[in-house]
Amino acid sequence: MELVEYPDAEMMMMDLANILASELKNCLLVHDHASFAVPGGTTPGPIFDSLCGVDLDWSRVHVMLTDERWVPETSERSNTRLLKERLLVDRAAEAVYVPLYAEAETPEEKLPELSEALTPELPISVMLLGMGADMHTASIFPGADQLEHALHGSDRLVAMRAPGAPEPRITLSANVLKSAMSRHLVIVGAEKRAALEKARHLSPDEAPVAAILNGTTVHWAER
Ligand SMILES: O=C(O)[C@H](O)[C@@H](O)[C@H](O)[C@H](O)COP(=O)(O)O
Repeated sequence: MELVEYPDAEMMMMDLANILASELKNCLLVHDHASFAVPGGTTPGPIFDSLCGVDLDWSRVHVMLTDERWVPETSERSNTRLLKERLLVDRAAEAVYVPLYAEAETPEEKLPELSEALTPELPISVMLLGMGADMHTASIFPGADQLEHALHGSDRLVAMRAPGAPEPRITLSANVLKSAMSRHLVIVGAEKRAALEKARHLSPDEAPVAAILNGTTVHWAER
């Protein structure tokens, strides 16, 4: 794991947007398309705001979430909504969106079709992840009902419920996250930094983020 510390979060978000954009551009030099996976939650919005205006061939970028909360797009908690409002706008409106949500009561009902649609996107070219203070990443939560499956199974996509998550989740498995060609994790604040340090000494079963730290660049700013 490589840790990059920034003087402030605003600078970090702009730098990260540039890093991600140049990785996508490099990927497009040698491949037909680049797959780009990003988290939801409260942290990545400013990165999306910078990235969406970048001049690159967005029509060849396939954008997906690392995980989704099983709520309709009209919900404030929908990561799909965040993506559509903050990333898939401006120049990035040309990007191809690969959904991780479809209308249904439970994620299990849509798992086969959503998983199938991921086939041409793997391995992920460029990936950004977030992390919770409880050491979850994507929606691989400590104590989740499908934790073992998400960490050690061969499925690409896993539906799960966890004490720390108010609604059912769907998440890329650790297997898929680890196979991404380029991996970045973005965290803000002292609490998450302490959680990261703790996770480095724990097993993924206790600290799911530990599963992806090897080979990942972590970007951190205190505030
Ligand atoms: O849907 C989600 O919640 C995310 O994709 C999740 O993995 C997120 O990255 C972390 O929970 C951090 O969330 P914050 O950025 O809101 O702290």
